[in-house]
Amino acid sequence: MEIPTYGEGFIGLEKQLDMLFLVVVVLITVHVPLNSIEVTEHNADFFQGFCHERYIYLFIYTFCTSQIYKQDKYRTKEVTREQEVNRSLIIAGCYAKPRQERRFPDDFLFGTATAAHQIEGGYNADGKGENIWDRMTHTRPHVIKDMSNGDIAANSYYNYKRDVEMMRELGLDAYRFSFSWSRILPNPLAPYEVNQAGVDFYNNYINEMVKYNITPMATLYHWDLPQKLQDLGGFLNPLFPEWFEDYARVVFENFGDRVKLFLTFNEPSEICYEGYGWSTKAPILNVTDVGTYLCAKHLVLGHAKAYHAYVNDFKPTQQGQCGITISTNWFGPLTDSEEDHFAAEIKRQSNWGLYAEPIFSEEGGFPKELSDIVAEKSLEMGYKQSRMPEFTDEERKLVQGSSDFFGVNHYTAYLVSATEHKTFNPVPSLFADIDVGVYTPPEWLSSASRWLQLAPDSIYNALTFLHNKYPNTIFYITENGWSTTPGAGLIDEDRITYYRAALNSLLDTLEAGVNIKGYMAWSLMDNFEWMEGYTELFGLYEVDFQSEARTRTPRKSAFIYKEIIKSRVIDPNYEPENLTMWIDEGH
Ligand SMILES: C[C@H]1O[C@@H](Oc2ccc([N+](=O)[O-])cc2)[C@H](O)[C@@H](O)[C@H]1O
Repeated sequence: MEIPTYGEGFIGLEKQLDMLFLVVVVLITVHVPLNSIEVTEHNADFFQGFCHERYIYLFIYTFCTSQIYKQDKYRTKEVTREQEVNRSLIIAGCYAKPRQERRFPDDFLFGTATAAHQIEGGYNADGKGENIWDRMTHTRPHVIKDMSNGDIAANSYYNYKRDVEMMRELGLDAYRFSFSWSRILPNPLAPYEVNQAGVDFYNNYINEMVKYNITPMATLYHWDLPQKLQDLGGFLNPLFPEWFEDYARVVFENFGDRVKLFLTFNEPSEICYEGYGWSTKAPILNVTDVGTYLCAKHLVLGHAKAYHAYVNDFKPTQQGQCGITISTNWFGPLTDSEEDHFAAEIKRQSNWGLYAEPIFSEEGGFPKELSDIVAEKSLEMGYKQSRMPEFTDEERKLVQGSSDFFGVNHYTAYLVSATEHKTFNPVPSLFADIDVGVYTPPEWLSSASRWLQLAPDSIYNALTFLHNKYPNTIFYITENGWSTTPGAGLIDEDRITYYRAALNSLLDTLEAGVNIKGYMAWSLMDNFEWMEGYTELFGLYEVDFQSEARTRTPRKSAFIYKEIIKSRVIDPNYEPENLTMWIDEGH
């Protein structure tokens, strides 16, 4: 989509027409001295009619001018914060085209998402084992922006009833959360030694949701690897797929009678690239080498083994579904050149194709063009073979089709160039392999997170692309949300703007025939935002991290989301009367 420049293009033409119309109306209703025109037998009827109608003209004039002047574009030449928001909205296509009449299906699942390490706290409570984030934040606190950690976080280990109460306040259909592997299996190499207190905690949490008809959607792994497994190499150990299957079986066995939507992994790209390649997230190994691709292979195999364990041994009785969540932001070409189109494709392959292609494509295996590039670059660097491992035929078959649905974490978009906006990348690394530049237009509304902007039509672009690539796939949006800074308060207009634009884009996508069953807003409440600590907040509910109780208070966006869930409609003008929350009947 071409981005219209503010004050130019169609907006400029519109402005000119508005002004012409305004001048004509002013002339007719104000400046023409009707009474001084001589009325003759030839024009009497005309003036008689006109005089009656001029009150109507006056009304039309007043109404039109008030509407015109309401638009920020005529108020000032300076770009205010409000104009910036409107500009993003115009670009996002929801200001220009009000779409109040469009509805989400009644059976569409609206929810929110969280992850164990980001909200639970209780880091060593009741027998929980240490995970890689506990180890990293305790031994190297300076790597976290505010030197904080997840020891207490939002204290959901003790506050889970309040969490479910918040879900009821919002009227959620579903809630996505994750299990902490080391809380359930403190000794993960002995999968029969289950920590009963950990299992009890999740049982209580799930039972509380089910009691109020809230569908649990559970992620088995959201980045908090047991440290004992990391000590053995973590995802780089070829035994990883077996460890993960053992753990998955414990989860299915204990919770599958009530949980019907399972996700194996959250965001493989962040696990492998950031954890084992670039090393910008735990376990921070200080290697930028072969880790990404090796991790990708073991992760995908672990996913497939868990999936087949579910399908063969649990699904027949439990009747649920098992999928995976992949971070799929949109990467479009910066220009229409062939090179930029190819650069965008390679970026997509390295960012999510690496994990989606082996599971969802007909061919199976890692993406072809990316494999070729990595093989070529590896040989150029003097490696004996490609740094990207291959799947055996047996492995390829095991992985292909091993998902009942595709979980999409979607936040933003980027424009990709073959030549421009390149940054330094250590060699060898995935970024150096693909060697493309990534750009974010400055007019896109910015959040508190460096990587997160409100990009036009990004859900539509990403999901229609995935739908065309993997036809007949069922999708869930498993994360989508907006960050603000601490102290920004409860009136979070930018978050509201973002959610409305995202949900409008989602409606476009549904209308295009993409099978999306649900949407989970990130996040129910503020939480430990990994390397950023508590400096970037994504919650519909604010959490007071200074209070012992970790008090939760709804932001304005919580009321807007509640109204959308209830009405199934995005009303751009809805305003809550006040910020007092309540639980609707029947929830
Ligand atoms: C805010 C949530 O982010 C999720 O992870 C990411 C990481 C990076 C991007 N990105 O576009 O660069 C998007 C999402 C994560 O799954 C969740 O836990 C939250 O931290």
